[in-house]
Amino acid sequence: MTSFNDCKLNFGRMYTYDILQEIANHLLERTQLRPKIGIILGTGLGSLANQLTDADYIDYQTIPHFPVSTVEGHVGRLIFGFLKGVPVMCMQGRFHYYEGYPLAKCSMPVRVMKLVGCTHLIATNAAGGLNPEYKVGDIMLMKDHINIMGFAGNNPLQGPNDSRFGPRFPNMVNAYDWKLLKKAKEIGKDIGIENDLHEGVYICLGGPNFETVAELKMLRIWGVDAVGMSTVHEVTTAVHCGMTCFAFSLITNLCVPSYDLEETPCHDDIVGIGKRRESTLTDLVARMVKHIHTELKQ
Ligand SMILES: O=P(O)(O)O[C@H]1O[C@H](CO)[C@@H](O)[C@H]1O
Ligand code: HPA
Repeated sequence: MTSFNDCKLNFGRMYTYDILQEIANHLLERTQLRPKIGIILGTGLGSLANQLTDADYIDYQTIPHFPVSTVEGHVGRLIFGFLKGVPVMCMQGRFHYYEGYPLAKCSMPVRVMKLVGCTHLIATNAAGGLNPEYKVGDIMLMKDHINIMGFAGNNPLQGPNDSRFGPRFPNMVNAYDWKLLKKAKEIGKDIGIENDLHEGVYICLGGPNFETVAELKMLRIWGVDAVGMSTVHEVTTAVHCGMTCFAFSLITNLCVPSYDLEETPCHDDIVGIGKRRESTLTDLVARMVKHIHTELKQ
């Protein structure tokens, strides 16, 4: 009988270098653009893609070997286009573990980005603010993460290692590029959001349920500032294949470790906060993209 673990590893093995190269070649035939920056848009943040110009839209279901997005707030297409004049490759919709996809499948598009030629990843997400100083609508620049699923033996890099992507034992100490983090803080000041901007630690839980009070209390002790269900496996995969990463969370709800709450997190509200903060987030991402583009030219 096949065990759950066998299944998981087989999914990991399914995306061999050759298969991923086939996906990348397919995409390169469908667009003239050759972006260096890949962007993943989180829940409710997909409208940032509306700012892309001269874009090629590629639905996930038309890409060989690609899964489909099943979560509301995740459109499910790749967009190659220009963000304020800079070519980017944008995932309008990501894959989550709770959708039933193994982590290697969730983060597979990051390797495709790499094979398409991207050197940088910008990952965004909606997250619950656990740090008591955070407000709904704030932005937390990710300075680090806790890979709790990895602790429990569930990691997108599990299975045979293909050294064409990266080493067997990658280092995660500087997973989030500190120079980009510094730049984002400067941009935050320039666009007048410094009071809504934090840097902190994100944790990805398996979901799809939101957390219990006891879990939130535990996460606070661990030094977690924001709680979500994505990004960590994407960044782990990106760092493994040598990409430079920048990521942030939009704080869409507060994670208050109390049983006496009037409001509890709800997906519709989370999507709504993303829409409300669209212009600020677009501005931040566009300026980061411009900065990376300028750096790459030097
Ligand atoms: O991480 P993203 O995709 O932004 O989405 C976050 O929002 C959803 C919960 O409302 C979960 O999928 C969580 O991970
Ligand atoms: N918990 C987990 N994931 C989330 C949350 C949350 O409170 N908000 C948005 N994604």
